[in-house]
Amino acid sequence: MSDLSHIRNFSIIAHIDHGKSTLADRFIQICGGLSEREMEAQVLDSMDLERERGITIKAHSVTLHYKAQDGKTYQLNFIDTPGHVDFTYEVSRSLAACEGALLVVDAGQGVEAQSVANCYTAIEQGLEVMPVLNKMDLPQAEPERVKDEIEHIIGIDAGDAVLCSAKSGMGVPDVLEHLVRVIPSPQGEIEAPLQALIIDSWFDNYLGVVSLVRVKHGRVKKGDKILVKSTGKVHQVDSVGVFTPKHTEMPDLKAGEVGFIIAGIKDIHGAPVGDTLTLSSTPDVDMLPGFQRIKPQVYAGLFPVSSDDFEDFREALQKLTLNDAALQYEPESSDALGFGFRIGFLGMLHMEIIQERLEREYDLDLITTAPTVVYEVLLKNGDTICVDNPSKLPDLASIAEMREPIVRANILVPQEHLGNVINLCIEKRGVQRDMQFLSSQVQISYDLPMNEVVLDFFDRLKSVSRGYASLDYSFDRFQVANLVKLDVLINGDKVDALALIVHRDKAHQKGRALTEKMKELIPRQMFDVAIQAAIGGQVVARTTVKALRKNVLAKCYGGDVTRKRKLLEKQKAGKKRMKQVGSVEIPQEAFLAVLKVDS
Ligand SMILES: Nc1nc2c(ncn2[C@@H]2O[C@H](COP(=O)(O)OP(=O)(O)OP(=O)(O)O)[C@@H](O)[C@H]2O)c(=O)[nH]1
Repeated sequence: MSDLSHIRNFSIIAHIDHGKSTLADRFIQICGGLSEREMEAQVLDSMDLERERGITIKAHSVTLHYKAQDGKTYQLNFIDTPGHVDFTYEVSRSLAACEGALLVVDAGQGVEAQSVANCYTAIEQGLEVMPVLNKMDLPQAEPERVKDEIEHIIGIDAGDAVLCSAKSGMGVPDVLEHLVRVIPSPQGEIEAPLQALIIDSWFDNYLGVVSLVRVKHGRVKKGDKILVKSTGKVHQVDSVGVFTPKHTEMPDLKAGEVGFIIAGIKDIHGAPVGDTLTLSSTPDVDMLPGFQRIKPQVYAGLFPVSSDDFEDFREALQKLTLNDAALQYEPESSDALGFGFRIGFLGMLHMEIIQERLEREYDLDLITTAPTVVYEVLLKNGDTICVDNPSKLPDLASIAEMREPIVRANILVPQEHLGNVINLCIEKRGVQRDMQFLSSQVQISYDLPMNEVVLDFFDRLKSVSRGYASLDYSFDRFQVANLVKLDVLINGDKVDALALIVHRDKAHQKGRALTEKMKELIPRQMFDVAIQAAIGGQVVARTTVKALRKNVLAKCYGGDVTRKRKLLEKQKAGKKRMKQVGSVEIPQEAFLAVLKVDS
């Protein structure tokens, strides 16, 4: 057996804002991975957007050397995990590279649903979970209550949870000492044939595809010929190394270690996440268990405001998928919006991030249609089809049955907000499955239609619980439901990009709320604009945007040209994200009006 007793591979499981990045930065500081100046920015969240939103998305790793009190120097490989529910799948793949996980809980807030779900994944994967209570410097810290919660909700012993403050540094050395004691070292044979798991792959403009791997057995070095098991392709290794967190080349990577491999692979599909690498001389090495394939949960149409931008848009999407295996798209054409793409996302946050990157990094002006989940439709001819676009729903006469996706949602909420949360779940057509009272929180589980959850449930949950409730959910099944298509007509013309699939019981109410909202969002034009909502041929709601009475330019008493120009420019800027549909200009917000109505 090779001696791997000095290696510790671990992840941190933490709810957003409980202090994972701050704690990781402290580890780097204690182990001397970076200079003071380099420490200034939180180093693990490397994308600008992530930093702005303060959330961690991409899994990265950091290798540190820690001299422990027993005199031994340990190699710590910390694999980062994202904190948001949209990116849960990335957590399980980070955990697959580890023997242990730190469960970091804000000692003032307590356990949150998402951490519970991630802890279960860690425990199922056989990891040692070590509780850490952070933010002990805050007066509202209640370590005993939070320990109690960890034991009751997650079911692990929290008796010797380490208390620390990542912010002040207090207790952080204890976390490292504890970690090397309780997290097991990896098992593996350095002399065996190479077997390495791809945890993540991303495209770097200078280096090409970089893959983060966990070497299970054997070793890999520059010049080796590696075989990607699933593609059967052989590539020559250009370099291997670790992140300290700086990109640092190493002579080799050995069993038990985590690091990067660069091997002249052109796109991320050539090094799929979850795949196994070996040497071309040992092609019979077994595949390691991979990961679940990532399936988009939400679909929306994205269309360039100016049709001249279509090719740029296509190129931008191609580039984005180089780095985001979860992003899926196909061309879509709409009568109202022209040519665009139907894009599948992991959730609303993923959608917002992609939209922002397209607009910011690729300078595109896009119109996004209302997001929708995927429905299963049984046709009268016996075929079952999946519908991810309401305007593509077949004629009602040919449909035998419609089925909607149902999620199982777990919610943790302090008792005083329980009533509000239950009311919200009922409003969202939820069916209660379980409820348990714990010392300070209540754990409830609901079956909810996915379309009610993905759009605004999380925000509503936060607002009815004053920010205290937390949520985790996952797809459970398709279930028959009484669904209808709600069409929106502008001045009598059906606008395909505005169609929605809704529950029949809510269709009237939704139609009314939607037309009211759109009336606020569609600017007044030179003529009356009628907005109607209809089911089949029947109009269920109607509003009118009254015509403008005055020309704006009338204000510019003839002579003042600069003022006139300014006004026109202002109008132009305001128009930027509008789309001409028939004779009416519709702003981006109106396409997303459904996200703004409470029903
Ligand atoms: N008072 C106090 N604040 C802390 C402590 N640790 C972190 N914070 C603050 O809590 C906020 C969130 O910390 P982060 O480290 O960014 O949280 P995170 O869990 O990494 O968040 P994600 O990257 O979104 O997953 C920041 O404003 C930190 O300064 C602590 O020990 N005490």
